[in-house]
This record gives sequence, C-alpha cells and structure tokens, in this order.
Amino acid sequence: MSQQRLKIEVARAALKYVEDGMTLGVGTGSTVNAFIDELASSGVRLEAAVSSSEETTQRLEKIGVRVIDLNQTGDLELYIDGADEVDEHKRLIKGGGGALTREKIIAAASRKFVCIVDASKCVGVLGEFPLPIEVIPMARAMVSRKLVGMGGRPELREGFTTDNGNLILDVRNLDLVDPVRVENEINQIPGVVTCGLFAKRGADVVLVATENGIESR
Ligand SMILES: O=C[C@H](O)[C@H](O)[C@H](O)COP(=O)(O)O
Repeated sequence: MSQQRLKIEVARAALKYVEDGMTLGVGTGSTVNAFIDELASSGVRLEAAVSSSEETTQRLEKIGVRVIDLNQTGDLELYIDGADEVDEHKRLIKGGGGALTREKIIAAASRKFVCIVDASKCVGVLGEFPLPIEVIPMARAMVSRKLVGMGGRPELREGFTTDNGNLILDVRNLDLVDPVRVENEINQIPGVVTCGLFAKRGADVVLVATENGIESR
C-alpha cells in the first residue's frame, strides 16, 4: 500500500472520534490534510474548529468549517494531529511542518489528543528525525550554542519563518532516551518558544496505519 493510501486509511479511522456539534482541534501536515479531505465527505457537521496553522485554516474553511480562535472557546474535547515520530509510550516528535507551537498549545487545551500516523513514524527511541525547535530570531545563535552544549547538532531551517514570525532549528544527535528530561531542559533556554518534543503531554491515542489495518495504541 502506498504511504498516501495509509494516510487516508488512518485519517478515515480518526473520524470515529469526531461527533456532530464538536469544536475540534485540528493539526497540520499531510496526514491531517488527508483527515480534512475525509471530514469533508463524512457528513459530520462540526460546530467549529481551532486550527494549528494558516494552511490548515485555509483547508478547513474551503470545506465549509468555521475556524475560531482558541480564545473564543474553552477546553476542547478532541484534537486530531499527525507526528514525525512516535514511541511506544505515545511520546512524539512534531514540527516537521513548523507548526509545533500552535500544535502544542492546542494539545494542552484538549482533553483527548488522537495522533494519526502511518507505521513509518513508529520508533523505539525518539530522535532519528531531527528535533524541531522554534526560537525567537535574536536568540538563534545563543540557543544553538546551548544545544551544542547538550550534544546536539542544530541546523537553521533555511528560508523558513513560522506562522508566529520565528525561526526553526532542526537538531540532530540529541540523546532522547529520556525525552521528558530533554523537553524540560530545552524549554528552560531563554529564546526557545517551543520544543518539538511532545513527551510531557504526548498523545492519548495513537492510530497507526499498517499494511494489515489500523492499530490503536
Ligand atoms: O509541524 C507539523 C506537524 O507537527 C506535523 O504533524 C508533522 O510534521 C507530521 O506531518 P506529516 O503528516 O506531513 O508527516
């Protein structure tokens, strides 16, 4: 099965969590795009959505979903999003598309986070995928030096600005055997807006599309 087909299958599986009248948190990326396509043809009528990126907002509005600001609503019942890597404890690396900050905010505001991935995203230990970190532009060099001090190899994502007007450092070589500790440590560096580790608040449910069907973790 093609990777795109797997994304469509897992997107469809996520629909069973979505109910008419919900205000839904919606993430960013190609798997979420497949989810939005499936949502469009599902007949489900959302009350509204809270979106994690400009791209997702455009796609949701195109299928007729009203997108509201998180400040206009209370906690969300459900958040659907993809990930770049998932471990067996449902801890994640996110931010390959640069939307990690808004994604982390919406995850924190949601009672249930359903993460949708294909099997290629599942790993034993996080860190094969370079860890995205959103930084305030004036802190770029200083934050990079601190990350080097932690054993990392940061690289500026060239030509990329986040929806919040900041930069992304993609960091290789960090030891992520204890991702909660590393997430805490990186969060303490002044100038870091968000670390792409979702370890303290990982997913509540991970749906994995495999060649043999959908696995739920
Ligand atoms: O910033 C982007 C998000 O964290 C995405 O959820 C992540 O990059 C996975 O995207 P995709 O579904 O395209 O692999």
